Amino acid sequence: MEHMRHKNLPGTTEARLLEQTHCHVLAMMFAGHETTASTMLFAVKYISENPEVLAALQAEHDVIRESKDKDAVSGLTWDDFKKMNLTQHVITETIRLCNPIGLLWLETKDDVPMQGYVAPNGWKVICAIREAQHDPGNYENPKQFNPWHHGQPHHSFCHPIRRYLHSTAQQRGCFSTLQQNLNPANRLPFFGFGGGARLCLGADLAWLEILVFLHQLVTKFQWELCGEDVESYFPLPKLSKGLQINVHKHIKSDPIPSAC
Ligand code: HEM
Repeated sequence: MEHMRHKNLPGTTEARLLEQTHCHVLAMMFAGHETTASTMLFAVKYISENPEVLAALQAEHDVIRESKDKDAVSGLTWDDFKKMNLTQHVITETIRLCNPIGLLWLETKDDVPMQGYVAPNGWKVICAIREAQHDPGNYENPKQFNPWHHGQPHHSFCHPIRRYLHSTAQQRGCFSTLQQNLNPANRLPFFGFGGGARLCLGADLAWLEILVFLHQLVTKFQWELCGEDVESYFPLPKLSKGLQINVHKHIKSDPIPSAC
């Protein structure tokens, strides 16, 4: 804003600057907060509705918890995150099912062949990521929450846009390091954080926040759903009653410090 003020560009008024400031604050609240919060909300919903996933998650996190020296003040470490394989699939699957962002606005930097057509270099392309992630050609039972299908190797880079985004992102050195390290195969067509030069700036932060949240949730608490929600998707995935749950302290819960 200061830059714009100093430049004194035509049309730069105090009212315009204030409006721009509001716009950026709202954008950061949406990009940095709502997206992650909405993913956490739906992760709790899906886990609650799938007891076999909850049991497997608890087993994964119990191993991490039990590996900690109970007297030492040691929080979660990078090595612990690398052991959270199923948890990562849960996050990917949650975002696949209810992506907070519906569309990506892209410009091709090459001719991109796609299902018998070519999107020529320089074209503006809108990528409807929710639809791509719900395509039965890519996902068997696409409406079903199934974190395990992200662990299957046979889908490797099968989607042309995914391949394109991946290669441009790698060329520019901006592919999400956390997801790459922890989920090196990146097997299914998944556009949750976009890709290429505009890959979500907060992807790794969001990923870590959700991993820590799920770790704390499944190791320290038990809960049950109380009430039925109706899902809606405009402008963000929402639940009509905000997912009401009864929460109790987990019988096994003990001190892993919440800081990590
Ligand atoms: C689960 C959480 C999140 C999801 C699903 C998500 C998803 C996305 C998507 C799909 C894009 C568009 C990428 C593209 O155009 O290729 C994006 C962009 C962006 N995100 Fe996120 N995001 C999340 C969390 C965050 C957080 C925590 C922050 C900041 C702290 C953040 C900041 C941004 C910014 C600044 C951009 C614009 C990047 C650019 O245009 O260069 N996001 N995000």
